[in-house]
Amino acid sequence: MMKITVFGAGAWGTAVASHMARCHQVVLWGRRASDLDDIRSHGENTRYLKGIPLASGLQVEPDFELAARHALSHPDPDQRLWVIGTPMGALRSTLTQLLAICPIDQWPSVVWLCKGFESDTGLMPHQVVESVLGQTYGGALTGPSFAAEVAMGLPCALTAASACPKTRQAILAAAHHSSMRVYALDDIIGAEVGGAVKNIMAVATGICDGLRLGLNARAALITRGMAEIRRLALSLGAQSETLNGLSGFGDLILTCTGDLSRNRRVGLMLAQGKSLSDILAELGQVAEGVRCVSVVTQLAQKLNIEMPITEAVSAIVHDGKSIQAVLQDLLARESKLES
Ligand SMILES: NC(=O)C1=CN([C@@H]2O[C@H](COP(=O)(O)OP(=O)(O)OC[C@H]3O[C@@H](n4cnc5c(N)ncnc54)[C@H](OP(=O)(O)O)[C@@H]3O)[C@@H](O)[C@H]2O)C=CC1
Ligand SMILES: O=C(CO)COP(=O)(O)O
Repeated sequence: MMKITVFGAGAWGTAVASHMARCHQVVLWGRRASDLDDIRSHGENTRYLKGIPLASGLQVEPDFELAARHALSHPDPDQRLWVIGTPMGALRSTLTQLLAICPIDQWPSVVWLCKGFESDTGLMPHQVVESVLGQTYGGALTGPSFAAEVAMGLPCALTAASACPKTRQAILAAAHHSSMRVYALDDIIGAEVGGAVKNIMAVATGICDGLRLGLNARAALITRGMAEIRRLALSLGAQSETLNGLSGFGDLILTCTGDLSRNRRVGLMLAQGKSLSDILAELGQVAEGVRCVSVVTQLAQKLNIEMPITEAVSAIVHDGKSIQAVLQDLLARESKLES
């Protein structure tokens, strides 16, 4: 049995912690002690996963250092794992806190769950890790996975992406059981670009469906969205096959079409004419596509890559451009070779 600490008690951190606790000794840390009390006393995360009973063995710990030390206390270093389940914006600070507790040469395996690019730097998650730790480390667990379904124990398949075989093995040992299948992948760039940019496409598809533009339009958006993801990912060094997999097409399809997606719901509400601030307040949860669309737009311009759907979402979300004007611009684009 592994000893695992999960940092971040939102929907996804809680769901993954509960899943891993079916087979391992898991401690969940969150920054709100009241949420953890709730989990302890009701066996449920009433803020983020209401009505879903969590694994009975799941422990909670409000003290960050004590929580981190839980995983470190396993006598076998190969059975220790830290899972960073916070949003992208908290990845750097979480790593920095962990570094203050434990020198890097004593770290257990590490996996992060966030999807996005860092707002200030434009870095992918594995690059944030490199910049904090000064070396390549850990990996991502990513792919099509709505937290509520995972918490309920419904089947799903995910990707453990890392350049390090030992990290991939640790993620598999922690997560590949019960109704979750985990596939190993060595292409962290492809996995992270797919996971980040599909959120932007989900906002676009939500707008499209909210405006009732039809199923043809939705299929076109998802397919051309994939073309944008592919262009960006390949230019950043991804392997092409990764984009056909769970972290590419798999997550794109799920997030663009499933109403459990927060990013899709942002798009649906934008189509109703609501303001972004009202939407985010109503959502009460993170929508990473909204957070990273500016950075991805800038990256595409820097790399001279065409990403018209991404630019369109950025113009609506951050520049206040009208949806109708953006739609007209997209439809009026010159025809070109399909690629
Ligand atoms: N939900 C899902 O289905 C999936 C989500 N993901 C990814 O996982 C990441 C987390 O998403 P999710 O859990 O759903 O988000 P939620 O909005 O459900 O929860 C976010 C959690 O992170 C906490 N948090 C925010 N900032 C910090 C910080 N600085 N330090 C510590 N904790 C912090 C929040 O605390 P507080 O409540 O106090 O604000 C909250 O507990 C995102 O990158 C998302 O894209 C990936 C796959 C599936
Ligand atoms: O990443 C997810 C599913 O794989 C969750 O998507 P949302 O953040 O849009 O809810």
